[in-house]
Amino acid sequence: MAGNSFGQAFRITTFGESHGGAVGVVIDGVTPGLEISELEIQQDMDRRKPGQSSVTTPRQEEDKVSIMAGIFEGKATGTPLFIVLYNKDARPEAYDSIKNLYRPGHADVTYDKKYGIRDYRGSGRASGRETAARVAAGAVAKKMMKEKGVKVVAYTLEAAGYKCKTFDESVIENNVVRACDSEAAALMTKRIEELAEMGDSCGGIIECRITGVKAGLGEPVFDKLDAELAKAMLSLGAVKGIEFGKGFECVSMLGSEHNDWMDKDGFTSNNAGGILGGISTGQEIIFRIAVKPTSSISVPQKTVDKKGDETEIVTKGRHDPCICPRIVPVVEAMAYIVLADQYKRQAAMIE
Ligand SMILES: Cc1cc2nc3c(=O)[nH]c(=O)nc-3n(C[C@H](O)[C@H](O)[C@H](O)COP(=O)(O)O)c2cc1C
Ligand SMILES: C=C(O[C@@H]1CC(C(=O)O)=C[C@@H](OP(=O)(O)O)[C@H]1O)C(=O)O
Repeated sequence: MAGNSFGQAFRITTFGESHGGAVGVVIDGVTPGLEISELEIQQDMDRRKPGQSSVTTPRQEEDKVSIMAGIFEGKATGTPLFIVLYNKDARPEAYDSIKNLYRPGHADVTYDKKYGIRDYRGSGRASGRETAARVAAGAVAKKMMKEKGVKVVAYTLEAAGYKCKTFDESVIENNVVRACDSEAAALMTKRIEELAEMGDSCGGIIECRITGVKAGLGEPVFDKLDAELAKAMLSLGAVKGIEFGKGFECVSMLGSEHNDWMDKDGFTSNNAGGILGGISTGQEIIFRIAVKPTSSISVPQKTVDKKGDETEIVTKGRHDPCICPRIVPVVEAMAYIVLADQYKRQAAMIE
């Protein structure tokens, strides 16, 4: 397996580079008969696409969905679903002057180490552009999960040094940073705009809440539900960490504080984050991911060229000054993909 696929019973394989002809996805395991339209998928693509606000990359991509296979008369046939998203606004000339240099923090240096050949136009497979394909697949998984009553909501909890103090789901899609607190959102936005002006970048924390997952999903070892979600999230560029429930805070709690007690109605708290022993408890699943500051910045930095000679680099081009707002729909998509896979695996086990 060449590392371009994720999942077992619901499996996605993505392809394409940021400055090639297209990006896209092949999806195996779609429920036969599932009604799915390009328009529905497009709604999710429109949430992720670049060029929508002052706090994202200005690259203009429509990310128009073309379903090339796997659908007949508006319904999934159960055969591989093949979706392509053509690249329309690639401008590789921004990379000409740095084609022999390694951007600190990006994958240029490790690409060369692995393959010995690198398409220097943009970030290739390591580009955030690859996540467009995942969002397309996530829209299909979401449709499958809707039938099970599963709902995923992700949002920016912290960015640019500001933290949300309140949680209001209705404000998330109404502010450009996709924060759950409109006051914090305004502060984050202003700071990210300042950083963009300075040619710098910042990171943040995305929180994700999943409701409607039945108890009993996941495996007790290796393919634990939390391990599957962790792999899905850490497979995204710029994601540096994940914690479930109370997360790292658990180290300073006592067992008597951290344990989720039970009574006749179920659990009385949710410090575990909805997963115990790798298996869903039936409670809300909560996790947070750490998103690093965007590596491509126009602040001068020290680096080396392909020959190993020391030099200075200033990265030009169109970049996200903060990845948080645009990774939100991607986190939701990957969570739906994990759950679609888990539900299908569970069904196969029972049949
Ligand atoms: C939605 C999204 C958008 C991104 N936008 C940029 C960007 O504009 N510029 C950049 O240098 N990195 C961007 N990245 C991050 C790179 O993809 C990532 O830094 C790179 O793959 C190496 O990071 P890693 O070591 O965490 O994998 C983006 C990532 C995602 C998920
Ligand atoms: C194009 C997208 O985001 C890109 C993610 C990205 C990176 O290095 O990750 C770098 C920039 O692109 P380019 O390859 O043109 O320099 C972003 O604009 C997209 O998300 O669709």
